[in-house]
Amino acid sequence: MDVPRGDEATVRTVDAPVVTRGCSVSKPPTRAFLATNDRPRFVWQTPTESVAVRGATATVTGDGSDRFAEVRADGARLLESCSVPDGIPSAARPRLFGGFAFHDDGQAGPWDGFGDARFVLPEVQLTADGDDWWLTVTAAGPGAAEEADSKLGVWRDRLADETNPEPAGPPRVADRTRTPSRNGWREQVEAALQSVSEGALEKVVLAQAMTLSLSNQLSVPDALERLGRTYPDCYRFAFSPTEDATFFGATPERLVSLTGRTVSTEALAGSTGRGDTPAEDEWLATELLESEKDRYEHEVVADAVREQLEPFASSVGTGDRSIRRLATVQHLRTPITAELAEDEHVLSLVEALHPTPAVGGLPPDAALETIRETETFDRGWYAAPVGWFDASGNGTFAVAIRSALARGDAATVFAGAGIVADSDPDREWDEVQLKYRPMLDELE
Ligand SMILES: C=C(O[C@H]1C=CC=C(C(=O)O)[C@@H]1O)C(=O)O
Repeated sequence: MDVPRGDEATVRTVDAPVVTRGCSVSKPPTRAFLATNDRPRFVWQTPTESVAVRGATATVTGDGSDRFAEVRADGARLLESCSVPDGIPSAARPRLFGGFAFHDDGQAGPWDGFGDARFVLPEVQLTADGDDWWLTVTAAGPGAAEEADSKLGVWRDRLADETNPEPAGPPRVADRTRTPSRNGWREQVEAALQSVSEGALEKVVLAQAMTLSLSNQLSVPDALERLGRTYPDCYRFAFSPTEDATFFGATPERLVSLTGRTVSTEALAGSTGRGDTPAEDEWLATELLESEKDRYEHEVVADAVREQLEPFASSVGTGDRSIRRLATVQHLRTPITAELAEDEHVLSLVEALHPTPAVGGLPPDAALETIRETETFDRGWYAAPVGWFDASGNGTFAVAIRSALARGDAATVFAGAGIVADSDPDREWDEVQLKYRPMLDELE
């Protein structure tokens, strides 16, 4: 059996059991737990739960357009092989954490180590379920039970002894490069508008990248803690597959959650800024709700999400369109729910939904082609699904926007905007600058 110790290799098949052990712990020093070069590391924080992972007992990967199916099959087999003692609450039971690349084809240099899909079975996991904290460990191969028992004891003691380090501030930026330039962006948006006027496209989401050279070392655990204060309602995530690379973000957009047969998702598209006063905020929100261009840009997403869910569902429901107000930007949001006709794996829904026209466009193939031909940087995992799934096929995936890739002393921040018939290149430029803010504020 090919099961890596710690952070090593990748398993595509697992034919020996994985042993899980867990215990409740008092609130652990999570930043200390994460402030290490051990990899992989994974963090997942939502309003209701917080997970921090160090090391992998097994890693599941997938390639190209088969990446969703490969991870689903290998992941299900791996999770099935995990023996879990009674008494471990569901939040602390084995799950696979990871994500996918945006495009089907291979990832370029800056994304080395991420691959087209990468999920880890945590070696050591801290989970907060409400106010209760759990420590879970896993081990595989000969002697797994003894190894898991011993790891649990070692980590319980270590967590009790350690304290969080003094928080470091943002690393500060020495230099920055924008891709594309402002003029380049205008040309790109105008070319997309030309395709829209010719009927080849209805909508395309074009993105920008800003690469920053950092003056000091970035502490991702500290950045996440600050993001938790500014964006408590967002999905905050970080994944470090290798020692020097971390993809992290605070995204407001859920791709999909599946619990049993109940699906929760949303359309999130159409944006405006925040006002300086509550009255200005309201005015901007009303303008956004009434803007025909933004409503169209939004409805294209809601329609596509419903259409992708319909083949799986016995019913699909749509809530009211409203404003999702974040620290730097406001969006149109429509909640969408569905009941599945049969049991499904959350990754089947992820595969069907990704990319929604909130990050891709319509028609999907023409939009993806336009993105590939237009953007001169690699999206990598930006705007792609990141999250977790469990042995029952339940899970939650967010869309990895409002995100950055940090590698060594550089970081690249990504943001995009939906281009439809009435888009104005300069307004879309300004909107992208607003969407950079969550990550830039952590770096500048
Ligand atoms: C593609 C991004 O945002 C999407 C999500 C919300 C609103 C969007 C918009 O109004 O264009 C985008 O579709 C991004 O933040 O990089």
